[in-house]
Amino acid sequence: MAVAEKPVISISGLWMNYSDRMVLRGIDLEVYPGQIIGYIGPNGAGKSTTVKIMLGLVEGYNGTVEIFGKDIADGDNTYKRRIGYVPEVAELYDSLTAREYLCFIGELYGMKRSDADDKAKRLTTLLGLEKAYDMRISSFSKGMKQKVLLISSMLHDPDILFLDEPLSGLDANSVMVVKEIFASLAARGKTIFYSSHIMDVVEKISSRIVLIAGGDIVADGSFAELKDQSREGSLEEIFNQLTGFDKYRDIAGEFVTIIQEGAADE
Ligand SMILES: Nc1ncnc2c1ncn2[C@@H]1O[C@H](COP(=O)(O)OP(=O)(O)OP(=O)(O)O)[C@@H](O)[C@H]1O
Repeated sequence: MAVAEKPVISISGLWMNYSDRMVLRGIDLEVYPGQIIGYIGPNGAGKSTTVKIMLGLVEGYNGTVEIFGKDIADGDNTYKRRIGYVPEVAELYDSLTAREYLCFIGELYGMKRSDADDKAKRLTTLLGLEKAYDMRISSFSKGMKQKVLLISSMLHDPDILFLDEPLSGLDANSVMVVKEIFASLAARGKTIFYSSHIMDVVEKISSRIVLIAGGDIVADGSFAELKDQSREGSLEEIFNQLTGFDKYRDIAGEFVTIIQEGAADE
């Protein structure tokens, strides 16, 4: 990392609570151009909350969040034109065709409709959706919808991409293509900030892994660095160790016992 390089994301002292529940307890994080950040943590740890704060979708936090060097609380929303987002739960307009949806999103990002259409058509073709381009999204499979979402997040060539489970529903071949796209974008100085629960993917594609638990960052580094620190072999094991989780066998055993209770009486 060049010394003079400025962070594209700078979070300091970020606290967030929902009524009586404190979710984030003073997160500090600087992210630099070209990094692929795997943002991981247990269910309910606050990953989506952190991302939604950066996107300006959640208010009421304490602390400072700067994107491209500007405090997002200043009210200047122009930074949103330079970011792309794939949410955890997709809100696709099912009654639109892929063409209509992608042109609509392109226009929201300030693109000319004809440019958005041309780019979207070529990108969908590359991901194997050429025949589906003029079909309604309601008829798409989960993986096809995910491809449309991925394209919609990148159509305007954003500088930061935020993604929640980006490879969800994709077949093995598409996973390889998308992983390669991320690596190539990062090599061009784009920043990828994504959440996933699939540890072997996070292990392979992240240049930096940030783990939150209990409202704070409990690990931050490359996979090799985390591995050295924890002496564990896989990211799954490091995750279990750092989140203090060693009861999976007990829980699974008890779960199966309960399932069998009624059946045993019959
Ligand atoms: N709008 C909301 N109102 C109240 N509580 C919320 C709201 N959104 C999130 N929370 C709570 O904040 C906590 C963090 O949620 P968040 O969705 O950020 O977790 P996450 O790390 O993304 O989880 P997951 O891995 O399950 O997607 C959870 O306890 C959740 O119930």
